[in-house]
Amino acid sequence: MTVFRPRRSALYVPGSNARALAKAGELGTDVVILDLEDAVSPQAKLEARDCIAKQFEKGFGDKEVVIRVNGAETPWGEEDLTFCASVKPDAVLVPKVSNASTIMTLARTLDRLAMPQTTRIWTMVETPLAILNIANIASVAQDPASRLSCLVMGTNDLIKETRVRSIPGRANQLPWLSTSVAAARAYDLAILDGVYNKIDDQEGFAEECQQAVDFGFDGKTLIHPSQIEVANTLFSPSDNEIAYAQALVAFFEQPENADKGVLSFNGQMVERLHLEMARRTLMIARAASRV
Ligand SMILES: CC(C)(COP(=O)(O)OP(=O)(O)OC[C@H]1O[C@@H](n2cnc3c(N)ncnc32)[C@H](O)[C@@H]1OP(=O)(O)O)[C@@H](O)C(=O)NCCC(=O)NCCSC(=O)C[C@H](O)C(=O)O
Ligand SMILES: [Mg+2]
Repeated sequence: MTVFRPRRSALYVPGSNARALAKAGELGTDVVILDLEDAVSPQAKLEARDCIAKQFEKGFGDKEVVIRVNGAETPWGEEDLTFCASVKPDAVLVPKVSNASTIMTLARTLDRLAMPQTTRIWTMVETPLAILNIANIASVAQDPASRLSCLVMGTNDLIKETRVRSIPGRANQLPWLSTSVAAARAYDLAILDGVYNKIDDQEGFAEECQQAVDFGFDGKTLIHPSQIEVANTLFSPSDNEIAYAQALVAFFEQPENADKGVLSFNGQMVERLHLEMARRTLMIARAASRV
């Protein structure tokens, strides 16, 4: 049975920052993404692997631990994967993926390196071609050999590559955000929203998190510890949502409703699909220790 893991908050930690790595395990984030890619300068790439290896010896608490490697076309990509095989993270996050074949090639490399099947592949969605190919990229998850389990939006790179402006409300990014969510759901993948760069703007950050919740994302990638609590709160079901879900489940469980397909509940039509949604809400709440 697959255990549900909450991924409300996924904090990037530069692999070369020993102090931040040490702090990461103590924070309330669901996921830590140890970065060997863009947060680490070319001069610090080797040192970053050493820093991460040292912190693996001490552990990262109960967090899901993901390593973002450099792409296969870079001077560090291959060695990053050999390094991952030595520390065995929960997932390897691969950047700048534009097509499905990159995922399958990586999966074969992880097999060759004898990485346990429990080590999954996460992929960044951050190139214009990835947006155009997103259904195809996500579809590789139908093959268990692909190891693919999560899509991660790279909105900074998307803004750079497409030349859209970074504007409040992200109206110009909504088509690719919602298409990526649809691709994730079509192939039963988790999906995380991109980062919010303005560390001091808590209000803007909360608005963007709420937008991501409304669009169906499972969580948000973060760059600073100050963003964790807001993300955890907004990506958890609210007290009202939990109470509604509990009442709906109890309503369907009443003997007289046991074999009904459609019912009237609190003045609204509800079907069994709403029961499924309520059960999912309660599962997320349980995972987030809210019930
Ligand atoms: C942005 C930062 C460089 C700011 O760092 P700093 O000035 O040190 O912040 P503070 O002084 O406010 O830090 C307070 C304490 O918190 C620790 N800290 C800060 N950030 C992190 C972190 N990410 N993880 C763990 N701990 C962190 C500091 O060490 C301080 O601790 P202490 O000294 O004990 O009090 C910095 O926040 C940072 O580097 N953030 C991550 C940047 C990053 O990883 N960027 C790459 C990923 S984003 C991306 O690439 C998205 C995607 O690919 C795309 O295209 O969109
Ligand atoms: Mg990026």
